[in-house]
Amino acid sequence: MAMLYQAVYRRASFLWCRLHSTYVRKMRYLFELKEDDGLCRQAQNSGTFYLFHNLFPFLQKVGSKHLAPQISASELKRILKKFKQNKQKLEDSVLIGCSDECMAYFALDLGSLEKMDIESELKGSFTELWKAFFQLDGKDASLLSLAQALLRWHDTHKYCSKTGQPTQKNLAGSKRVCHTNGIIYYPQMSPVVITLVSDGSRCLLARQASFPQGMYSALAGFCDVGETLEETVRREVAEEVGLEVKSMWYSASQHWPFPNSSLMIACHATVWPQQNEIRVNKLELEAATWFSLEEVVEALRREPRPLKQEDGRFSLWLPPKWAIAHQLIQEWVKQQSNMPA
Ligand SMILES: NC(=O)c1ccc[n+]([C@@H]2O[C@H](COP(=O)([O-])OP(=O)(O)OC[C@H]3O[C@@H](n4cnc5c(N)ncnc54)[C@H](O)[C@@H]3O)[C@@H](O)[C@H]2O)c1
Ligand SMILES: [Mg+2]
Repeated sequence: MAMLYQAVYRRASFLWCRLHSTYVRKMRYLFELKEDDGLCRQAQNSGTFYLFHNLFPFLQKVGSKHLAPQISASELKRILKKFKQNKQKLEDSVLIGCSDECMAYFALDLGSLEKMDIESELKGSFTELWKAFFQLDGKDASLLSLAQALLRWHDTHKYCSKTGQPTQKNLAGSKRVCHTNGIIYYPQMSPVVITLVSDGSRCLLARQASFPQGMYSALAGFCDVGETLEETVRREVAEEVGLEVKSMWYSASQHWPFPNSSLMIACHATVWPQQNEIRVNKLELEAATWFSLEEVVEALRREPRPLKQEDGRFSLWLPPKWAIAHQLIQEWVKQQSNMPA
């Protein structure tokens, strides 16, 4: 009876899907995969996989670019067999999206296998995500960000924090359950505000000592418990560069995999031009400086990598195109260019 019901349900879903837009169809399909382990198991057997090794994504280098190859389920089963792994391992994967044709994408960490063996079998390498970020295109970067964040969350939430008992993931990996007391754990994200401060004619960019040489970005900071986004913007700007925000407005948001899983909420802010003297908090930042429109426009044209000048200093360069910091900077340039002289 249950099988008949499932077959009827799938047929109805299929017909329903054909009547709706690609986007709606994809979202409904992903929802079903998260809710229905049986359907998700089927999808795992016909979907494609992004591979990781201890959270390093598998990448192939084509020229100066890095690509994240999608490995078919049949190819993955062949590899697992070759390395004497049970094909059940597919079920350790997490769902990260699907194509327009509703072919599911999964991510799987093969950390239990010998890294170099897989690399030579698949002709590529497991690379630290942040190192590859500047060479990946936006679609690969956002899929790998989501995949790494989800895999990391599962790896660190194997036990219930109340009972200490093991938790079990659903097939799609959208939650974990402690079967002793029924507690459901969902993947977590920390809200972070990222703010591009302007004094009317210049914008404020900062760098942490851990950034690559010459790279500057907008100010970022985690939201504290109990804060509104507006309060976080005001506090972070005051804490990090000693300035008082005059006005602010929301721009956009983006998932970010570092340090764990963050929701970057991007805002523009202004400060009073008469009160724009920066006092850098050296515990948080290495440097923070006002940059003119010309300096920023020139930096946007540069390759996103360290470039040493004749005087030994590094030229200003900015986060990659698809990073929300880059988008804030582009917006500011556009606003400035539209301002009356
Ligand atoms: N996507 C982008 O364009 C972009 C640009 C800049 C920064 N970022 C990201 O923003 C994030 C936050 O920036 P930041 O480091 O300046 O933040 P921050 O100024 O709040 O300082 C970090 C410190 O905050 C504390 N903290 C509070 N809550 C935390 C939590 N939930 N997780 C981790 N640490 C917490 C820790 O002590 C940590 O050392 C970074 O992970 C960075 O990668 C993204
Ligand atoms: Mg900060």
